Amino acid sequence: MKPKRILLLGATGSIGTQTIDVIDQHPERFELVGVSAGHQEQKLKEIVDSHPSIQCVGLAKKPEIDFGDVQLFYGEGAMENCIKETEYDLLVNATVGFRGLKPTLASIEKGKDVALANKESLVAGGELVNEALERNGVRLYPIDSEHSAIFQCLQGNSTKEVKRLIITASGGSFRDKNREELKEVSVQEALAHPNWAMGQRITIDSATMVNKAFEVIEAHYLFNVPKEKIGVVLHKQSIVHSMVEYDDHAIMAQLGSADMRLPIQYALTYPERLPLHEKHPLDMLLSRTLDFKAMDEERYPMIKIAYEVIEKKGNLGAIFNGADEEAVQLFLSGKISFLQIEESIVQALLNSAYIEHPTYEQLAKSDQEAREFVKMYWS
Ligand SMILES: NC(=O)C1=CN([C@@H]2O[C@H](COP(=O)(O)OP(=O)(O)OC[C@H]3O[C@@H](n4cnc5c(N)ncnc54)[C@H](OP(=O)(O)O)[C@@H]3O)[C@@H](O)[C@H]2O)C=CC1
Ligand SMILES: CC(=O)[C@@H](O)[C@H](O)COP(=O)(O)O
Ligand SMILES: [Mn+2]
Repeated sequence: MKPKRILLLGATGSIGTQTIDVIDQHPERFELVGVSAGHQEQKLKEIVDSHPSIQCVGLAKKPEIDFGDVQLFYGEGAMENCIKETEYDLLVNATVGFRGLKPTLASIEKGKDVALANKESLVAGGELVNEALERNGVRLYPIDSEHSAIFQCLQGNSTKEVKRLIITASGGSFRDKNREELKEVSVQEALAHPNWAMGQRITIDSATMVNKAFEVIEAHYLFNVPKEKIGVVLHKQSIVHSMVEYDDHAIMAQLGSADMRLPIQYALTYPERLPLHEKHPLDMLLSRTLDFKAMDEERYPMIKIAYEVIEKKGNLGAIFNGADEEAVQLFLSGKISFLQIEESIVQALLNSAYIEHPTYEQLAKSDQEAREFVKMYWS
C-alpha cells in the first residue's frame, strides 16, 4: 500500500505537533509532503529537516532562515498556495481561527479530503463548506475529540436513527467558580485547563464555554443533525468524549484518555484502527468515577448562542467567532477582563448587520467587522 500523502496546516501547534507524532509512528502508512505555520519558523524548520519528504512550506511572513530545497510560500495566501501546488491525499487543517476556512474550502474544491481540527471552518462557514463537499464529492473527517467520539459511535448506524447527540463538556478552568468569582480571574488561571493541554485560544474558549458552543455548531454541520437533537452535558473527567443516543434509547459512548492522538489518528486512518502509542492510555479495569451534570445555561450563557446561530445561520457564526477571536486576544494581552469576552460577543452580535446567504468574501468581511467592533468597543 502506498503511504498516504499528508499536507499539514498549523504544524507547529498543539494539534500539528501531535499529528506529526502520529505520522512518525507509522512511517509505512504516511508521508508528510507539506507543512505550514504562523510565526514559529525555527520550529517549522526542525520539522522540515527531520522530514525529507516535505516539498512545500507555508509561513505567515517571509522567514529569516533558509528553508533549503522546498517550495516556499509566505504571507497572504500561503496555505492556499501549498494546497494548489502540493500533490497530497489528505489535508490536515490544524491552523487556528477564521483563517482556516479558506484552505478548507480550497482543499475541497481541489477534490481532496480534509481531516478537520479547525472548528472555525464550520462555525463561520458551515453552509459553504457543506455545499462545497457535496459539489466535489469530498469527505470531512473530524479531529475535534467530541466529534471524533460521535463519528466513532455512529459507525454502523444511520443518523436517521439518532435521538440525540450528547456532547460532553469539562467545564473548563473555572468550573468550580460562580459568576461573581469570575470577575477577578487572571489570564494564567484561565490558561490552566483541568484536563487538556491545548493552544491558548481554545483553552480560553473552554473556560468561557465558547468552545462548547462552537462544538454544537460543528456537530450540526458535520453530522447534519438538527439543533433540537444536540445536547451538552457537563462531565468533568473528560473520559467520555461524547455520546450518541439512538431512537431505541441505546446510548453509545467513546471513552479514552485526554490525548488528541487517537482522534487525529482515526481521522487519518478511517475506517481502519492502527496501534497507537499514548503516554497514559485509559485503563477501565482500574476503579474510577464518571460524573455527569446537566448544563447550566445561566452559568454558561454562551451555549445559547450556538442554537441561535444554527437557527438563523447566515453570517452569525462568522460574527460569533470573529468577536471571540478578538476578545480572547484582548484578554490574553491584559486589556479586558474574563467576563468582558462574553460581553464582546453579545455586543458584536447585536450590532452587526445580518446577511442571510453570505459568500466567502462576505463572511471574511463580517469576521473583520466583528473584530473591529470589539476593538472599538473597548478602546
Ligand atoms: N489543541 C487541541 O487539543 C484541540 C484543538 N482543536 C482545534 O484545532 C485548531 C488548532 O488548535 P491548537 O493546535 O490548539 O492551536 P495552536 O495555537 O497550538 O496552534 C495553531 C497553529 O496555527 C498556526 N498559525 C497561527 N497564526 C497563523 C497565521 N497567521 N497563519 C498561518 N498559521 C498560523 C500556528 O503557527 P505558529 O505557532 O507557528 O504561529 C500553529 O501552528 C483550532 O481550531 C482548535 O480549536 C480542536 C480540538 C482540540
Ligand atoms: C480536546 C478537545 O477536543 C477540546 O475541544 C476539549 O474538548 C476542550 O474541553 P472542554 O471544552 O470540554 O473543556
Ligand atoms: Mn473538543
